[in-house]
Amino acid sequence: MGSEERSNQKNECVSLSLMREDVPETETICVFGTGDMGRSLGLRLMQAGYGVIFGSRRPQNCQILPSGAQVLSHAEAAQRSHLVFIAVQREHYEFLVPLANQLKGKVLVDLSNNLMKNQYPEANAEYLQSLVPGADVVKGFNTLSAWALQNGPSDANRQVYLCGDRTEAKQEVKAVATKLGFSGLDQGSLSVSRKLEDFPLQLFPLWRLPLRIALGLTASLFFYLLIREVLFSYITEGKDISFRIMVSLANKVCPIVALTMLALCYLPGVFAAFLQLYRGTKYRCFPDWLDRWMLCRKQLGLLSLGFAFLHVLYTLIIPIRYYVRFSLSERTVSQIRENRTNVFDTSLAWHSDSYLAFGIIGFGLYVLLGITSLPSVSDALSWKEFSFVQSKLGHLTLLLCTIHTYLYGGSRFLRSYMYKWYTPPGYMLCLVLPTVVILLKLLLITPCVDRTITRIRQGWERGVDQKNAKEITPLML
Ligand SMILES: NC(=O)C1=CN([C@@H]2O[C@H](COP(=O)(O)OP(=O)(O)OC[C@H]3O[C@@H](n4cnc5c(N)ncnc54)[C@H](OP(=O)(O)O)[C@@H]3O)[C@@H](O)[C@H]2O)C=CC1
Ligand SMILES: [Cu+2]
Repeated sequence: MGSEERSNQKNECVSLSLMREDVPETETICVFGTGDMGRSLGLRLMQAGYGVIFGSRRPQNCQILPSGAQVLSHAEAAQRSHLVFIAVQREHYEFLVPLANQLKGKVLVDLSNNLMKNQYPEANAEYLQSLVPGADVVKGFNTLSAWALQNGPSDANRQVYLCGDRTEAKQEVKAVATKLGFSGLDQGSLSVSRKLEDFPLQLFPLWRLPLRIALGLTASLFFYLLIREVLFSYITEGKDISFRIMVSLANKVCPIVALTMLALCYLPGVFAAFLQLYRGTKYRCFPDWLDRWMLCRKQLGLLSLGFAFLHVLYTLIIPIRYYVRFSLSERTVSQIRENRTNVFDTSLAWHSDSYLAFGIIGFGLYVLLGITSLPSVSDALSWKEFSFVQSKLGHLTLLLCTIHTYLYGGSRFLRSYMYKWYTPPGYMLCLVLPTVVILLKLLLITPCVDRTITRIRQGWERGVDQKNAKEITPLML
């Protein structure tokens, strides 16, 4: 180590040198670029105990750097570390060409991202490698924001993806990531870097599938109900009831989509449990499609809550609708004219009130589920509390909303006029999936099945135990 470096290290603040006790003095890392990313990375590296040397175009003019860090020219800084983070936008990479000699044999970490896909013909990291062929380029850390780097890892961004052509170089970068509290995941050679660069450009990746499902269900149900209700009336009775599209039809589509999506939230969990039962172990990966489905359950649930909320709003405005007010007064007037009176039907009152009560309690629990899925709330819950709310209350919500729908339908399914053009009414369609999920879940919580699944989740494996049992029996004899 040169005398200049030693004297510089003396200047570093006491707290940093204390934190750096467990790190060998030689572990100095160079960061090119003193912008947002460079500064945040530098600060985090220093907090983790590394010495940081910034390489800048104007080393004299950098005032807002983390205290204790040195700033040198690029050429000087490059000579002081084996590892160089390039925190500079790709369009300026050409400044590295004259530094090719100093960077020979070094590991260069490319942090860069682009503004859009296919912005450049080749990936930034590959471009960097072509400019400095004597160095080993590793792509990584680009999925983190400067803010995330400064504040350290959270559950959402604990993983840092890396790729590069030389294993030793990747291991070096991975070790730094580990020290910063992240876990580095090797994704392969440098040719994967375009994929890593595209990653932060994805908008709401976990919302895509649930949004597609919601849109698909809404569109197909809308047309189904349009044909069944509006078109049927028009063609068979010559009646134009197209005004119903605005509220009546919407208030049929919303609850159907809501209940179907709520069932879709709990279906993958049931599939997973049956798969584990069938395989007799929890140590085998789920198929890709099931993994992806499980990952977007929260989004499915929140979208479903949105549709349920719309259903509530549409239902609340029923009494102020012109059509409803008109029909009511019309009926009353004709009753008076014909001098007819209706007898109060207690069983009908019970039926209608229970249908509404199940809906209200179901919706209340639905909202509770939505609230507890917010990160700020779920962070305040223990794992046990969270799983109680999301699993037990979640299934109860599904059950209550399904009962609400069964009560809505009542005995109507027995009447032939409900099957217009031989098609079942919408409420019947939406009962299929929730009923299947509830029945399968009931099967899973029967004591004998539940016992097996609990054992599997505690690490018991069917084949392994049988083998052990065979080995143990003769010894015990
Ligand atoms: N900001 C963020 O949250 C994230 C940024 N990144 C990536 O990190 C890199 C840096 O981003 P960020 O810090 O935000 O960018 P900034 O624009 O804030 O800073 C870039 C730094 O590059 C240096 N620089 C600018 N022009 C040139 C040039 N012509 N030649 C040499 N060096 C130059 C400057 O440092 P100096 O004046 O000291 O030379 C400047 O401060 C980018 O590639 C970006 O894609 C990746 C993930 C997140
Ligand atoms: Cu309802």
